[in-house]
Amino acid sequence: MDAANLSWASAPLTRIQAAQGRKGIEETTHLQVPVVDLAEPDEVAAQKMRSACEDYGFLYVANHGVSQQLVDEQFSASKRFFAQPLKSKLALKADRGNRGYFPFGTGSAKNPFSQEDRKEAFNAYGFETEDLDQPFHGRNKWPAEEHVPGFRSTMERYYGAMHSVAQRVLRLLALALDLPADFFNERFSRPVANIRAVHYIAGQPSNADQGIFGVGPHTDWGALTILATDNERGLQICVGSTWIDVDPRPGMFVVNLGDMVDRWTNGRFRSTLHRVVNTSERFSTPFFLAANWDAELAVLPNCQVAGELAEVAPATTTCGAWLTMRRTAEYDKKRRIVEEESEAAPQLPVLGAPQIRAQ
Ligand SMILES: O=C(O)CCC(=O)C(=O)O
Ligand SMILES: [Fe+2]
Repeated sequence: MDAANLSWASAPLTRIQAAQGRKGIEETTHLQVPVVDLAEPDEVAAQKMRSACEDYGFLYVANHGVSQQLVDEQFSASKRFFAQPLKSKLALKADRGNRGYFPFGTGSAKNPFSQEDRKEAFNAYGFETEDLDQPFHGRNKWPAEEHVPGFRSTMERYYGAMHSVAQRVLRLLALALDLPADFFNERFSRPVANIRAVHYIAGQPSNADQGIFGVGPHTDWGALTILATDNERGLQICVGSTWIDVDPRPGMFVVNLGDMVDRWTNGRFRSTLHRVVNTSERFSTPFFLAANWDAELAVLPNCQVAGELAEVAPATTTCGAWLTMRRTAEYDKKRRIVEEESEAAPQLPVLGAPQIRAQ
């Protein structure tokens, strides 16, 4: 891994560090992220998508076509999964493939500036391979049907529904960037995509002052995330110098952009820092969509600024290399990154510098 790649890998951490050091960052406001109605004509929806992506990197989607019944069935399946004895869940413990069960308090914290995330989770991907050595590859780890009846089939149906919503969002994203509507089809033909059922455990509330979160401040690694939550609040996003609540809205999903879109658009469409500050038990299910493993992450031609090099990113890398780098940097080598950041401190922007883009 060369120096340019490393600096890109640590860029989100630098943003997090800046946010942590910024005075007034804990203040929250009741600004609302915009709603994009997916049933509106392409031009209307794409226009709204464009401003939401430029201003927030987060939006709600309404009229997404997924039945409330399927969303409810999915949450009920998720609750039945987590209600199993710990021993049964540990038999499915996730490994290098990032598939299966992530116990409470084990290495899920997404940045070195907060404690371990206060949650347990289950991951299943939309593709399986015999290759168990590559990160993110391998076979899903489903519980036996007799242990959690209907869990696998419900989650697979839900994955299918999320994948369809994602196709509509990708089409609007392309139009919002003045690109052909099918622009993203090829680079998402074999996506690295997964459902993640998350359980924020009762009796383990967050405490932002102590760096205790359901999920610590982070950006998502992929291209976009479609999030369903139960009725509990907790999700917050960092806009300018403020944390904004993104509360559940009946019949809608939250959609946010990940690092890949930020990269393709040279930061025009944002991968926004967010966190979960939960006060009680909470369930959520994000669907994470990254591009094909070998898709390139070079800045799109119409997002390059003449005479200007892309922010901190290398000229090109691939989706698989990026995911591997983020995983290595943030899960396995957390301490090394902290050391590198502090060694490099004199060259880093001062805390509070506009690493989190202002409104
Ligand atoms: O549970 C939530 O509301 C968001 C979770 C999240 O941001 C993540 O898992 O990346
Ligand atoms: Fe996230």
